[in-house]
Amino acid sequence: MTSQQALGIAVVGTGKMGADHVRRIHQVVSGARVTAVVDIEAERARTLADGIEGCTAYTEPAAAMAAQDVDAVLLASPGPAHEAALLEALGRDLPVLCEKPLTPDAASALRVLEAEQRLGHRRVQVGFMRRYDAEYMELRRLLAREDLGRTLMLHHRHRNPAMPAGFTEEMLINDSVVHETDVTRWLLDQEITAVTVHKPAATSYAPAGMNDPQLVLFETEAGALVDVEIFGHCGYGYQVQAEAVCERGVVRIDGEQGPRLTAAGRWGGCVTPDYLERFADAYDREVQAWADATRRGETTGPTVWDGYAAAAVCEAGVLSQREGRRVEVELIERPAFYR
Ligand SMILES: NC(=O)C1=CN([C@@H]2O[C@H](COP(=O)(O)OP(=O)(O)OC[C@H]3O[C@@H](n4cnc5c(N)ncnc54)[C@H](O)[C@@H]3O)[C@@H](O)[C@H]2O)C=CC1
Ligand SMILES: O=C1[C@@H](O)[C@H](O)[C@@H](O)[C@H](O)[C@H]1O
Repeated sequence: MTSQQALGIAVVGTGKMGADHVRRIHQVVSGARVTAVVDIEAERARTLADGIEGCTAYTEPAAAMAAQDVDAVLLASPGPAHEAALLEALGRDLPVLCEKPLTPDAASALRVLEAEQRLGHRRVQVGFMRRYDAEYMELRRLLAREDLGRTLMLHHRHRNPAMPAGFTEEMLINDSVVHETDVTRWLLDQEITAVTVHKPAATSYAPAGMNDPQLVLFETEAGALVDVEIFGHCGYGYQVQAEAVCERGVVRIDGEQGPRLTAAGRWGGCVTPDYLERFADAYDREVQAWADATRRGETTGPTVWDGYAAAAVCEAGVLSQREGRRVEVELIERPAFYR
């Protein structure tokens, strides 16, 4: 690829998120095009490729990564499939935007961390897209202001209308709360040191075996307490909110920028139905930033260290969820490579 040419991207996994990223790269992002789509469901990939000029469908990630017209990889297969594809891409020195979670557990995340360090330069950006959301960026800017003082507590609320088939109780932590894990570390610039999961009375609308909602408590290295309400089947829409309690003020974000209608004796607005609508701008900004950095020969954004730290916190969370006790987070010492 020359600096004039569009970046050729292979999108691996063409389900809900992958198909939306294909549309985004095709219609929104500049300087990039989709040259390959990969899915173990051959028909799904072929149908998508048929609608894009110069796009080839594959069923094997390695075959797409070997293609001449593939310069970079956007990984949107399920979390447990990420490690193999990441190791393949790193083996070929290809830049990757990897949807969250990096991997679902700490041991596999560590193997990716080691592979990138062996390569000697960063190649992976993790898809923690809330870092590209206008409200979260403003919240972070405000928390860095000296007049608000230290942040003492964070309250997060994360509500989904329903979860897809196959979504497990563990995934409430390592697929959903992984977002709060990352934004907490990013907003406070601190590691999370312990996790306790509490289970209130469960909604009757969740599948059997899933205690939903849950309340997750993080402790951080500077002593902040952070609570996360994760509700997978709230029924009414998609809501992500955060409130930071600082020494000299409180900052709240709620994603409710839409119009408020007052009429006929009622007032109110709309709740977004899904994350694709709530975080549309953040996904656009994230993928554009990745494409731009990749064309400059750089890797920016959330690192494999961020992905590993989030996986370690989630692993502690899943253990707390199972055993009903506080679990300390075990992290290796941060390598100089990621400082
Ligand atoms: N950043 C965000 O807000 C969101 C991120 N995600 C993440 O995106 C990823 C994909 O999630 P969804 O699109 O919801 O899942 P999905 O189940 O809708 O799609 C996954 C696709 O990957 C394919 N696939 C499975 N194993 C594969 C493999 N080894 N190689 C190639 N293709 C494979 C499946 O056939 C399916 O078409 C996950 O990592 C998920 O956590 C999902 C939703 C929102
Ligand atoms: O990443 C996402 C999904 O995979 C996850 O299942 C949802 O809970 C999150 O809100 C969404 O952003």
